Amino acid sequence: MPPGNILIVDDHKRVRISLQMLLQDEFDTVNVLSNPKSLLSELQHNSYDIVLLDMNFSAGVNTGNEGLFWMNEILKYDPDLAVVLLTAYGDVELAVTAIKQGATDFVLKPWDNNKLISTLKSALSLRLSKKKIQKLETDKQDLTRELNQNKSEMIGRSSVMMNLRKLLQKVAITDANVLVLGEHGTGKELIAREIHQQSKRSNKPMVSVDMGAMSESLFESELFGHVKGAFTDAREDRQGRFELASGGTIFLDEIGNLSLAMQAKLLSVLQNREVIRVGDHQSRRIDIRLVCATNKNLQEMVAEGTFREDLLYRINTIQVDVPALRDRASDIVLLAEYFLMKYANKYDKRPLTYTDEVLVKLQNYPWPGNVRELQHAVEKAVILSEGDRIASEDFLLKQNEAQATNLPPQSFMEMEKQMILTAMERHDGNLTHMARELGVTRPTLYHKIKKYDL
Ligand SMILES: Nc1ncnc2c1ncn2[C@@H]1O[C@H](COP(=O)(O)OP(=O)(O)OP(=O)(O)O)[C@@H](O)[C@H]1O
Repeated sequence: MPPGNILIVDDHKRVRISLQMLLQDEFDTVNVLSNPKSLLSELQHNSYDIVLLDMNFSAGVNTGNEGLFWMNEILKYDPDLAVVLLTAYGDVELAVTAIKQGATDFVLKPWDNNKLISTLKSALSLRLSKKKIQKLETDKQDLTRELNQNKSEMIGRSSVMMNLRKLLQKVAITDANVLVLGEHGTGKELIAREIHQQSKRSNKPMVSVDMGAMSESLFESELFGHVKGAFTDAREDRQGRFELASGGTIFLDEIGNLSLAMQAKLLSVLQNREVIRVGDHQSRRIDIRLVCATNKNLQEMVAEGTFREDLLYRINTIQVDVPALRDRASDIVLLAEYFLMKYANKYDKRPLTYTDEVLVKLQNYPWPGNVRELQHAVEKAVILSEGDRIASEDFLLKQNEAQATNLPPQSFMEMEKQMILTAMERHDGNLTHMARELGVTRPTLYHKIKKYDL
């Protein structure tokens, strides 16, 4: 145990000297104070772990009230400081009152040296574990704040993304269970985070669990926790993810990968809204908002008998379908520009722009890995780029884009014209709506319509 700092407060010089001599080999710092009136300023100027406080100060008045008064002042200043009281024989009742009011322990005068040292050491160890808990608590709050601040913006102005945003706004403020469906890399986790951030639980954590990576043997202990000794490696009690998410949101990713046995256990927890840690008997209530995601077709899995229908109905109060990137082609350029800005900043390569040829290439590519693939492709291109333009050869795409889409290669102007025509049709020629979808300003759009004579 690291030696701590101790402050002795006693008005008898003899007591102070003998205590200081006894304790200075045991603790880091041993300071003394004869008058408790300067106690608070002493605490403000030096950092202490324990105050060894006499109960009686004014000569002849042995009510102990001075001791109680000063003890309360110390605890008001720092509730986690260990206060050990020195009491005269016969003051035990008073010492018990003091303990009820927050003292850590008491020692009777005349004291036994070994007993005094061991009492102070236990007080120190209590103080240190309280400090550790306090630090963990602050770390947890900082982490939650950081995670919640780290909101990666959801980019997309295509009409599907605009509708999706509206849906999220409506759903987020409720506590409804949400099932997010979409291909890999479409932004399902980002959407879960968005729901959490817009919810009334946003000041509590969102805990993500990748069910795809969860083995049958770890499932229960990871999700529901365990008690010490529940199995060979369970060296201490541990909270599961459900308990960790308490007050916040739990995000169960890849829910379609759970075996039927794991589905049954999960369903029972969701129905009862309580968990039992592995090896425990006591059930604990959980207060969580549930968001699940998968790229699997759960309805089909239900029909095949590989996903429980009752679990599906429990998790999909609201279903959010995230479109593949190729089905919202108008977002490709917007996302590509967004990632370009992000990585040009990160790799100190500003200003960087795309050549028109690159933009055509990106829009012709089917993006089987969706937004994640685009993000990685842009990051690599930024790293490989030379000068201030990103050229076509900087993009290393997995598939040959023209071959993958079976589309004849188009010129950038033809594609742009086509996109404007599609938007025009969709929005009945409403320039404001079209500009929003295409991610350009109204005057730019107007200029392009004139240019292409549309
Ligand atoms: N609309 C978007 N705007 C900005 N970034 C996005 C968007 N959609 C996805 N991303 C980014 O793409 C990456 C992949 O997104 P995310 O992890 O949310 O996808 P996912 O659907 O959960 O993937 P998986 O199914 O593989 O778990 C992340 O870095 C995310 O920030």
